[in-house]
Amino acid sequence: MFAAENGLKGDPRLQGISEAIRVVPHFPKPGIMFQDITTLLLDHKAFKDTVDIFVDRYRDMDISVVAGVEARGFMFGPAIALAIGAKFVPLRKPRKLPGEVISEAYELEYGTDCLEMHVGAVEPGERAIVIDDLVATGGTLSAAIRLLERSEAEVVECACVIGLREVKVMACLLHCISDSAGSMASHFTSSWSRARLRIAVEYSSLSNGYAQAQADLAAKKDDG
Ligand SMILES: O=P(O)(O)OC[C@H]1O[C@H](OP(=O)(O)OP(=O)(O)O)[C@H](O)[C@@H]1O
Ligand SMILES: Nc1ncnc2[nH]cnc12
Repeated sequence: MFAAENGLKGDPRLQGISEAIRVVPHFPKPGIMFQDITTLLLDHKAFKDTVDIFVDRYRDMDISVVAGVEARGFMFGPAIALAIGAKFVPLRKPRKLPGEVISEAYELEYGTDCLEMHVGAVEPGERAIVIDDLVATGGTLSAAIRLLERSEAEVVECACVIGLREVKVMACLLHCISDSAGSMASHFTSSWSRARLRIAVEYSSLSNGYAQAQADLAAKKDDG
């Protein structure tokens, strides 16, 4: 599921990628350690290494659809799609796509949202991957999977640059309530999620301030 378990352990590219991701504490609200991939995009080597890791993985897997999640999946998905000879399908936030769409709502670490996909963008039987910058609770990826599966595509794998540690916790927690959790959670409680979630960097912030930010937050709570 994580880098150490999906063949990337020891990959010399990972440290540079991890170091290029900035952590912004308390954005967009207190307690959120925001993983900012815009600094990764400024670093040509780290950006290319990130794309290459996924291209290496998917180039010979007969993938014809790379579905990217708005907004940050759009920054990695097209480069991967071009390199592996697949089409890019944008999964967009509500009311952005002009044609007929199907929609899926989901919950976020901070709020709720909805993803939409154009009807006809994907043909039944196509093999797809979903790309995003980060997985936290897995709600966004679950909505993306549901959109593709409603169009009868086969979702081979989801790929993210960053996996927050919470995703492991969520998988464990949701496993206990999977019968009542509904479809949003079900993909991330199943063996599917463990086998088919590829993450380059487990938690980018180990080297760039997460511990300090957590300590700041704890101190603030003690004061207040
Ligand atoms: O695993 P989850 O808990 O679902 O969270 C992950 C999602 O959250 C972020 O996007 P966000 O919804 O903040 O949208 P944005 O990229 O448009 O800012 C991130 O880019 C993922 O898409
Ligand atoms: N901590 C985080 N950083 C960046 N994007 C996110 N999306 C959900 N949680 C996030």
